Amino acid sequence: MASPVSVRGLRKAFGARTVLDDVDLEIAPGEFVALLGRSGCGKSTLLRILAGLDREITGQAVVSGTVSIAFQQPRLLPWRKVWRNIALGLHKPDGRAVALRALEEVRLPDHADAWPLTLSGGEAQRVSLARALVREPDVLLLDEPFGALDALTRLAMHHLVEDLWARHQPAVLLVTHDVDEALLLADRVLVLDEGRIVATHHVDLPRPRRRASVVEQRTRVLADLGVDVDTAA
Ligand SMILES: Nc1ncnc2c1ncn2[C@@H]1O[C@H](COP(=O)(O)OP(=O)(O)OP(=O)(O)O)[C@@H](O)[C@H]1O
Repeated sequence: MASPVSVRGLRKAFGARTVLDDVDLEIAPGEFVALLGRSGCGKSTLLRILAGLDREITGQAVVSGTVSIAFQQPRLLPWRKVWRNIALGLHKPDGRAVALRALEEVRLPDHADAWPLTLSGGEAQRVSLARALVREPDVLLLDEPFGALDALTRLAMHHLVEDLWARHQPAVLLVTHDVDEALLLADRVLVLDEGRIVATHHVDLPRPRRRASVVEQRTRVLADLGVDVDTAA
């Protein structure tokens, strides 16, 4: 089957500044890929290009099928109830029923008629995931979706995302700063540095993974990010 994400020789510049420089990336159907890199290295720029939000590029960035994206901020419309936020743009006669099913999947079955501003950060992010999933995306782009959450909520979200991914099997590209998050969730971890993919780590550990099981690989990924664990400790 063709790769749902196929990037070849991608280059992106803002004025004189090159932000992505000759990026190649193939993501297989149902594959979970995490993208790590220092602040400003071009991660969100790559995601925005894949989402079709930025088309001024050189090279090739082809995404096949349906694409959904979720951001660090849930970006819910405050004047629409939760279920309407999820059903927005679906153009299905049974939009409410579809939204309710999605809310059950993200374990918020009782929040269909809530207003977004009454939700906690974690709940709002789960609504955002439900909104992304009702489109049954072939490609799910996640731009630091757990970055603004507290540590406990983040753990719960990891389980939820892994569960949803296993059930729906979209190809996933997750942008994160959290090395453990990347190693716990992804089949493959990429390190982006100054607009280039400088390292690739295949994570062959069985699922569900535990934090203890990723320790060894964490050291190697951190080294690619320029962090010496011994000195940092
Ligand atoms: N619209 C824009 N115009 C000009 N420069 C931009 C624009 N968008 C992003 N940049 C620049 O491109 C570089 C990469 O930004 P990007 O948001 O992709 O980084 P990032 O790796 O996602 O960073 P972070 O981890 O902090 O979110 C940054 O230097 C940023 O200032």
